[in-house]
Amino acid sequence: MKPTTLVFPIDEQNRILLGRKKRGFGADKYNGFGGKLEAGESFRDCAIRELFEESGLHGRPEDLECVAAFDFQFPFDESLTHVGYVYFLRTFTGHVEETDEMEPHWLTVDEIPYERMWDGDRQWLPMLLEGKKLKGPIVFGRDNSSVDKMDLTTVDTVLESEHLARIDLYING
Ligand SMILES: Nc1nc2c([nH]c(=O)n2[C@H]2C[C@H](O)[C@@H](COP(=O)(O)OP(=O)(O)OP(=O)(O)O)O2)c(=O)[nH]1
Repeated sequence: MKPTTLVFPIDEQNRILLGRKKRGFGADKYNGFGGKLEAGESFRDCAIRELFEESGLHGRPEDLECVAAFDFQFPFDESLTHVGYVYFLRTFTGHVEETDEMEPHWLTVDEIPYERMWDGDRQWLPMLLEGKKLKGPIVFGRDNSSVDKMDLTTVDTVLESEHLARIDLYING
């Protein structure tokens, strides 16, 4: 799969915007806003475009805080394997609206519905919300949904260009 971005908007009251995904991969799970990188697009441009398409919020690429680079590995369906960059965004404009793809909800940290999210998120999202930055592989099991193995490392800065060679491969075939 092409690389993806995932944006979690956070408002002044420290609430996080999650969307219940209405269709596609991970349908019915709550997640941040994101999608696949288009040819020639930077990660930040992709993140901002997908955020707007799925939530109605406008952001600026330079306001994104890159907090994680995950290698989502699906050994039982390699076509799903991809790199995912995760961003927090605390500065944005516009109004949140439901879209064809997402039903958005502002939630306090205590309200995050981990039981309705991707399996690994209950481990890494709290760490990111505490201010840690992470990178590493998240390996999914036979059902392409539960996590078999995770090997996450705390880093000072997430290098957004780290996977460029693989990205080139994904985009150019
Ligand atoms: N939060 C979270 N997201 C995950 C995990 N694994 C995983 O593939 N994802 C996300 C990354 C992507 O946002 C999403 C898959 O890509 P996508 O949003 O482009 O899928 P889609 O089929 O709806 O594609 P599109 O039509 O919107 O382009 O799933 C995970 O463990 N946690």
